[in-house]
Amino acid sequence: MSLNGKTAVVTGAALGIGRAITELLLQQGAKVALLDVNKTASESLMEVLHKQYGRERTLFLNCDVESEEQIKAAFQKAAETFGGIDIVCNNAGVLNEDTWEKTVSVNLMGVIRGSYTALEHMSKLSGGRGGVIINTASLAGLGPLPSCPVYTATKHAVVGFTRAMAAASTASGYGVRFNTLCPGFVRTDLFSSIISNSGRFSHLTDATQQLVEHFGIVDLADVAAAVLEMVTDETKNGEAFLVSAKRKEYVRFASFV
Ligand SMILES: NC(=O)c1ccc[n+]([C@@H]2O[C@H](COP(=O)([O-])OP(=O)(O)OC[C@H]3O[C@@H](n4cnc5c(N)ncnc54)[C@H](O)[C@@H]3O)[C@@H](O)[C@H]2O)c1
Ligand SMILES: CCCCC[C@H](O)/C=C/C=C\C/C=C\C/C=C\CCCC(=O)O
Repeated sequence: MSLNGKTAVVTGAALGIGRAITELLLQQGAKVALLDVNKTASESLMEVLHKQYGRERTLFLNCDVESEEQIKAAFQKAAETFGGIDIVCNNAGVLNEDTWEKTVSVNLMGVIRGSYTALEHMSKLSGGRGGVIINTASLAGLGPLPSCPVYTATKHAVVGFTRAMAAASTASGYGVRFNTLCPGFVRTDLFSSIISNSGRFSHLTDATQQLVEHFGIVDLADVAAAVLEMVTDETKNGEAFLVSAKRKEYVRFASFV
């Protein structure tokens, strides 16, 4: 399914998984607003994207997802420039067990802030045309990463928040689908920072290495493809897509009702 005529906002778009998602959405025909705090990486990516897709289909907005003011301004600018928003990927994330409050602030509060701001533009109840929101969690949102308890907590929270928002959206008639991306280990800057950023759990590096060997390293292209699948399959709402080197599947959660 082509995304021609669709407009997207991706946070943490300059590098790693966010960059791969951005490039795939562009390849499929969407216009994309790239939100990131890393101005240098964003500007060099924009040069590449301008050459490949022209200047009209991309927009870089310097935006820290920790700031309500910056997020609101960035979404407003994206909506004005492209004429509405159809797809939002709340992807920006950090891993740092030393500065764990920031990890909670970016990974969880940033996703909540991005989701609520997105709804202001996308909900059919507030004049939007509906759409889909994909929140990036992790395999660590489904099971424990022992060297990173706070990171694990934020990612479990993103899974829970997104599932609850999917149900709230259906019950309220927002016309917006919510799904979670749960990648395994991906070779990015965040992955490389594990040893320096595990804080009081740095002695558990070997245990992390064993998990990396168990789950393998997943390709960025497979992670981006999982996002595209959740964006384009209009039957998917409240789902979590697990994408590791060995498994690519929707998660089956226990049902208590
Ligand atoms: N790399 C992995 O193994 C892995 C696995 C599962 C999930 N994830 C998740 O995927 C997402 C992307 O991670 P990545 O591996 O691509 O990391 P990365 O470090 O390569 O890229 C993260 C991007 O987010 C941006 N960013 C960080 N803080 C920000 C903020 N406050 N506001 C706006 N932008 C901000 C960075 O500048 C960077 O461009 C994160 O949510 C991460 O937790 C990563
Ligand atoms: C080493 C760098 C840190 C990367 C963090 C990133 O988000 C990736 C995490 C990958 C794996 C988390 C580790 C363990 C999860 C444990 C169990 C998951 C069980 C899922 C299932 O079988 O359904």
